[in-house]
Amino acid sequence: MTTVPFPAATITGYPRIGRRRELKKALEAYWAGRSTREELESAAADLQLATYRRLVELGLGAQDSSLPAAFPLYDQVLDTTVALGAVPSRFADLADAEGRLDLDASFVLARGDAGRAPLELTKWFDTNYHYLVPEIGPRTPFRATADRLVADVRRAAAHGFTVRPVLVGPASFLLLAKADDDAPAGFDPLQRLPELLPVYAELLQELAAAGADWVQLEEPALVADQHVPAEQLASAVWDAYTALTAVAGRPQLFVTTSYGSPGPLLHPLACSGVEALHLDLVKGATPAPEELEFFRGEDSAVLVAGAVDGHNVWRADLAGGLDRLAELARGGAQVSVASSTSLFHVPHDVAEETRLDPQLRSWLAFADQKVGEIVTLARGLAAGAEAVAGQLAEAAEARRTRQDAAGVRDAAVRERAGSLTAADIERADAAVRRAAQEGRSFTASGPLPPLPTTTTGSFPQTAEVRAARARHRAGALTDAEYDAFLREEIERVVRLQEELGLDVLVHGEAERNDMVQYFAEHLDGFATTVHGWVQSYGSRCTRPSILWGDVSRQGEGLRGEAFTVPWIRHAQSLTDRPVKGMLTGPVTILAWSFVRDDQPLGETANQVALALRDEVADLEAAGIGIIQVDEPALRELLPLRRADQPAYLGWSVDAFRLATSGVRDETQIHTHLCYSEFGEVVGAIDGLDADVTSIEAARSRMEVLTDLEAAGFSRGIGPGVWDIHSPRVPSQEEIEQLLERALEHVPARTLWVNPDCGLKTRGYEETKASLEHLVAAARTARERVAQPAGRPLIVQHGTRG
Ligand SMILES: CN1c2c(nc(N)[nH]c2=O)NC[C@@H]1CNc1ccc(C(=O)N[C@@H](CCC(=O)N[C@@H](CCC(=O)N[C@@H](CCC(=O)O)C(=O)O)C(=O)O)C(=O)O)cc1
Ligand SMILES: N[C@@H](CCS)C(=O)O
Ligand SMILES: [Zn+2]
Repeated sequence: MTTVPFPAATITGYPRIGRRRELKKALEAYWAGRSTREELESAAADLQLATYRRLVELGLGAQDSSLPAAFPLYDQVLDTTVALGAVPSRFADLADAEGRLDLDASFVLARGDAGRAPLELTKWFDTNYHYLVPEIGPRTPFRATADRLVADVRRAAAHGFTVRPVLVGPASFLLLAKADDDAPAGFDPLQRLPELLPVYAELLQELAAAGADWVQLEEPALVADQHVPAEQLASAVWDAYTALTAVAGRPQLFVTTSYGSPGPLLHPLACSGVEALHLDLVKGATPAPEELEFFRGEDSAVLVAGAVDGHNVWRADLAGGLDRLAELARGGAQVSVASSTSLFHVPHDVAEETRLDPQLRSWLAFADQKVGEIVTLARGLAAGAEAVAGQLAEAAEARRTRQDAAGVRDAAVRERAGSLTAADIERADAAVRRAAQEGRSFTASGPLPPLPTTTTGSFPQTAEVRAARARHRAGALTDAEYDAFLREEIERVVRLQEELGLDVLVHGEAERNDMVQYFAEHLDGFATTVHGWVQSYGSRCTRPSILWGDVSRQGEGLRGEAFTVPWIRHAQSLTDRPVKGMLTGPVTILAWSFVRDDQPLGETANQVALALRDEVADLEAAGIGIIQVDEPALRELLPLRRADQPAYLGWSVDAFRLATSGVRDETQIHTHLCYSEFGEVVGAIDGLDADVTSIEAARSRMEVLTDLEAAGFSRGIGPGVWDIHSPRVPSQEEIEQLLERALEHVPARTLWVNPDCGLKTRGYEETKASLEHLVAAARTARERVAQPAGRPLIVQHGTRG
């Protein structure tokens, strides 16, 4: 092994979608058959090289391994699955004779094909990124497939860059995996760790031979409480890394632990012989003096201090950061400076945001600015604070102006939020409300049938809808023309739902670019960006809004003006059937925005909730009887350590209740949560006190209902019967079967029929076909429920053996 020092400044990753979303465009063109594989590969290679050039321009070294080679085309976990040859059994036919998956095969794992669902997509720690879950069973093959990684290293070298390849580390890979369908009960993918290590060893050797001096192994799963006890995990980590550090001809190893603290796993990680260990000093703790011992001495690991926040956009407190780093160095550690997480959670460059208020812009740091901060901190650490005095002073001034700026603190908003009482989050008892709601006709069309059908809100965001919005933004469409366009679109969607025979309609959300950004555009205290795209999964991106000040609805007075009511009222005016009001909940608005870091999140949540409460009240006053408040991100923000979860669930549930509890008993509040791992949050979902909850359930074939049943959940529930994440159209029979399963756990009286999530990413063809099947299946199920003797399949609640 050659010994090349770890660079003084580095990042653990950089946005890979491209400054103008070049990768998204290249991928989507390829998938649509509009470009060749060579064109896709060439666009991706250009992006890699442009990234290296930019990072060097920003102050990172070209040849000291400070540049991470982390350029997955779809997802980093998928790339590690491919590199390990861990081909799930249901995709075995896609592998070549040596058991390898090529790029096209990997896209089938990511996106599915006609007969096959893709790998499950799940949120990545407490972020809005989603990874593809590896499926591991006792017989899943493992085989080193280093060709793409090696090609990246060689391409970079040919252009003068010595880069650092990145892989998900062995412990996290298996902890992030799920047991495949062939695995026996009780099988845990972690059992395969000993068999996986030789494959990592081979990959490391191949990368060293290709010229990599350092390889980065990401171990974020080690900062979260896991299903295995900490001692067992500690010995697995020790075994894994002592084995890898014993590999002959390997590169030096840099292990990262983003999104929190490794806690008791710090010891085995730091002392296993790896040459550098990253700690997230933003979300995690600074090592205690006794932990600093692990980093003392010549043969110890370099402490790579993740001092600059990779997951939020505020300019760093450089002086404070430098003091902390100097303290670590004085404690005897050899310290390098890095980002706390990969920078792919933040947009490329704040300089692109020329439409942002210049003062707000001066408070912000996107990926490029963060690289600059890291380089400054590393210089300050090496040469003393005076060497970077100018940068420290500028950063301090930005923080000072932010503290004192108008709008950051709004006395009226604060007074309102400060005078809340317990009564503001209470509604009448759920049973009382249910009686009031069952007794009412939501519209002229009469009471709802049993097993009412509905959708979760959005209808396909067609190219025409997006183009109209883009033309409106560019001034090519007047406000009146855009408004007329949207009203027609709403009418089309309403008529379609009537034709399909849905019971509770939606307006389709055509006016919304995104379910959070749209709200941010109508609330004071938020700013939005033009180019601030961040990857959410695959080629799909969002532009997280920036929540910088106190929040209320825009417009005159403290309550401001309603902004969703005109659309919903228009939709309702077109039909006799009830149209749902459609709002995004406070927790989701926070989770998918960059939030202020100068006050507890719970305080910010209450301000957002109060603004939504005003909107809910205005919807009710406009005659809307059913109001849905989506909280798909409720689970996303759940702290990674169990000890921190109750406090979070307390304020987040209260914020939802604050938004929704100002209505009459007969107004039905719905919520929508599009994830299926309910276990940990089932109590909180009950605590939301919504009358009806729609959840993702199709992929897990209603498994989620067992959690709800076990928790005694008795409110209205709409387990998704159509997995909208792929273009596949579910058959009527398949949906009927799912409903039969659902009825084994849920009484017919509380069951709703709906897809897993919104239809905005789907096309109309599959939407129409799937909804036809959904409505027909609901009708069949209704008939069976009405005649229980005719079909033994309908089992009364609680009587299942
Ligand atoms: C439900 N999910 C959401 C998450 N986070 C959000 N913030 N929003 C969500 O809905 N997280 C979890 C899940 C799954 N995640 C996603 C994330 C992103 C998408 C998605 O479909 N993204 C779209 C972009 C959506 C958007 O903002 N559209 C805008 C701008 C569209 C655009 O690119 N315009 C072009 C010009 C358009 C033209 O000429 O046709 C431009 O500006 O250059 C809009 O519609 O106005 C994506 O394409 O990535 C889904 C689920
Ligand atoms: N109402 C939103 C929820 C997405 S999670 C939609 O249907 O798109
Ligand atoms: Zn959803």
